[in-house]
Amino acid sequence: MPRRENISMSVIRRLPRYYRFLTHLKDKGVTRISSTELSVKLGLTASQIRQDLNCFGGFGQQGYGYIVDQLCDEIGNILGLSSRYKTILIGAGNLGRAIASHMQFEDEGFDLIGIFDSSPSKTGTRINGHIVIDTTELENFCEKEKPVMAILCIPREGVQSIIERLYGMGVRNFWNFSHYDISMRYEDTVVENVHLNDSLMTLCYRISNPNDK
Ligand SMILES: NC(=O)c1ccc[n+]([C@@H]2O[C@H](COP(=O)([O-])OP(=O)(O)OC[C@H]3O[C@@H](n4cnc5c(N)ncnc54)[C@H](O)[C@@H]3O)[C@@H](O)[C@H]2O)c1
Repeated sequence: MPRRENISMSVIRRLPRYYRFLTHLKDKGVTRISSTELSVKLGLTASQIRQDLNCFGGFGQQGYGYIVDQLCDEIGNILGLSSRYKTILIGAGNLGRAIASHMQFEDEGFDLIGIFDSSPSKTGTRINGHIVIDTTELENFCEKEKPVMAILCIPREGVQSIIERLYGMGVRNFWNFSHYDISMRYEDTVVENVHLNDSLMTLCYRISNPNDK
């Protein structure tokens, strides 16, 4: 597949949406979709979708549109969804428990291999088949299992010291739910910060400014 270098993050951030929508179409038995139909359903212009997909070689045919399962597979490959990145989760509180219980990690390229917490009230409890491990065991576990990604669901006060420990054990990738900016401190890390509040504030703005598209 021909790939361009330096694909912008805004293109990358639209790919999961394409993938999700195409998977839905595939599940409904739709085999083919025109770029116009796709654009209407996704609320994007057809030219935007073409431009995005052209970054990876383009997959449609003029006058025919896209073959749904083929495009879905191609986008899944671009996203690397068949990867198996070993993942640990830190913080087995309300958020960590919800994420560990409800996310389909294996569909998105990740294997959840361990859940950690520092509180005796959480260690030893079971979440989705995993027994919560005391964070004092982190080094031993990482040395043996070599996780590459950590999901952070702890309050911000504890994050810096946990990151330093994880970084020292070779973990460079973080799905960060704590309100703490990791990427400012370590340049060779890949961090996805997730702030549900940002989405809510955006919604608030859009409700009060309905004419802004
Ligand atoms: N990004 C978002 O959209 C979002 C949404 C909700 C909550 N949060 C944040 O996520 C954090 C967790 O939220 P919650 O509702 O699950 O809280 P919670 O209090 O239910 O759970 C926090 C858990 O982290 C554990 N913990 C604390 N410090 C630790 C450390 N240093 N090492 C290991 N475990 C540690 C606690 O024992 C507890 O089990 C909060 O700081 C909250 O602000 C972010």
